[in-house]
Amino acid sequence: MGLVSVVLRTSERLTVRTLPAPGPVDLVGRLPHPAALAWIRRDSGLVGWGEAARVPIPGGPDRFARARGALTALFEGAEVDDAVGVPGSGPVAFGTFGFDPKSDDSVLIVPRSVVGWRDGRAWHTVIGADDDPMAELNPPRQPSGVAWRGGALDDTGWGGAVRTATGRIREGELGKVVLARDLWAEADEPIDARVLLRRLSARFPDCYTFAVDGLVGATPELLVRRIGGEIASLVLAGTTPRGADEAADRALGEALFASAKDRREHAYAADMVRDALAPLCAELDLPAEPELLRLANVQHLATPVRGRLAGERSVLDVLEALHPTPAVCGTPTDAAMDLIRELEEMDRSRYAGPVGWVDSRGDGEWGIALRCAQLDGRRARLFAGCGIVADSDPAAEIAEARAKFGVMRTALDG
Ligand SMILES: C=C(O[C@@H]1C=C(C(=O)O)C=C[C@H]1O)C(=O)O
Repeated sequence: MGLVSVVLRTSERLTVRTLPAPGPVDLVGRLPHPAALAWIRRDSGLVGWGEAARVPIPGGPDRFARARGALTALFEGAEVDDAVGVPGSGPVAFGTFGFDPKSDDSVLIVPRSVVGWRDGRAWHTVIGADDDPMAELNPPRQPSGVAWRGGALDDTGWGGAVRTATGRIREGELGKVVLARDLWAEADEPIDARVLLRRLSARFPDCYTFAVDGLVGATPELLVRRIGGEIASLVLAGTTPRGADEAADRALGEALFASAKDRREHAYAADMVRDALAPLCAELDLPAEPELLRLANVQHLATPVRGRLAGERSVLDVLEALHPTPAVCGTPTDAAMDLIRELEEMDRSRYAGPVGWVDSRGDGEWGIALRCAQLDGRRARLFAGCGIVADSDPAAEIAEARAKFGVMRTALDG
């Protein structure tokens, strides 16, 4: 575990105090400054600010184990007074992992302050003796003058990559690959994550709206929630637009459900998640048929998964078993990862990697970082990808990626 260095921003060890707080809580409204940490769904979740500790995780095949080791040491050494005792109370870390196992962009952040709100209970955790020097409320400002420019590949280039991928699939090299592309926005002033969180959580209440180290988005895809021994996941793959009216919407949903191409795309992901979780679980429940998930911008085929873990495993152990699923990489994993590196002509960084939070019990919730952008001052880099199988059509995939970019585009354009 020698390679992981923990940067402590307060004293030698963490001192942590959690107290009940009055609810309900407007989580986004509690964030005092733009360096926001957040995980919100239907008004519930956790927000954090300040940094009591920062744990950069270098790339490598054992990065999840290293992350868990570093965090266990940090939390075991902490002095904790937790008067609430629910998942997410006491010390927590928010995290984002790079998509590629070789990525050095993964980081865990232990905030100085956390506010949680779930099932009618609210709490506030303060880490470190001194107050966060930046905690004074600084009101969010809307992005203005947002200008857009293309990413690594234009439509022709990316459509060509899709065509190359379908060719390789037909030759039998692999069954499915997910190809992504990027898009850039630049505003007049630094972009404030809190404005985006507000807009995303209002438009996508069923998604997980997140912010970790400038990575901001609203993902529909739950990689894993672990609360005690219970785990849950929501596998998504297979996408169609929303219709202009109820009849058109229903027809599109039914066509998606009946499409052999989309069912195959979905089955690759659901089968892998079942195979990855089975060895970790005493019980595992995965329906044989997917259901339809309707979001404001698109509809997806969805398989909800529930399980009971066998033995003591942190949510980070489950991430290790699951990432990367064929919903964002492909089948077989190694061939798909190689083809992604070859064809995308860009670094995905944290896009399509796990994003979420973990507490000292090993409970936590992690999504796949989709429908997101990495903020860097005045700039934002957006990402979108699509599952490609033998009979995928480049024009349809370009349209699907555009719809997926739409989530962050509208959040930035307002
Ligand atoms: C890769 C993305 O989404 C994933 C790919 C999907 C598909 O190909 O149908 C559907 C949902 C997600 O699992 C993305 O949003 O960028």
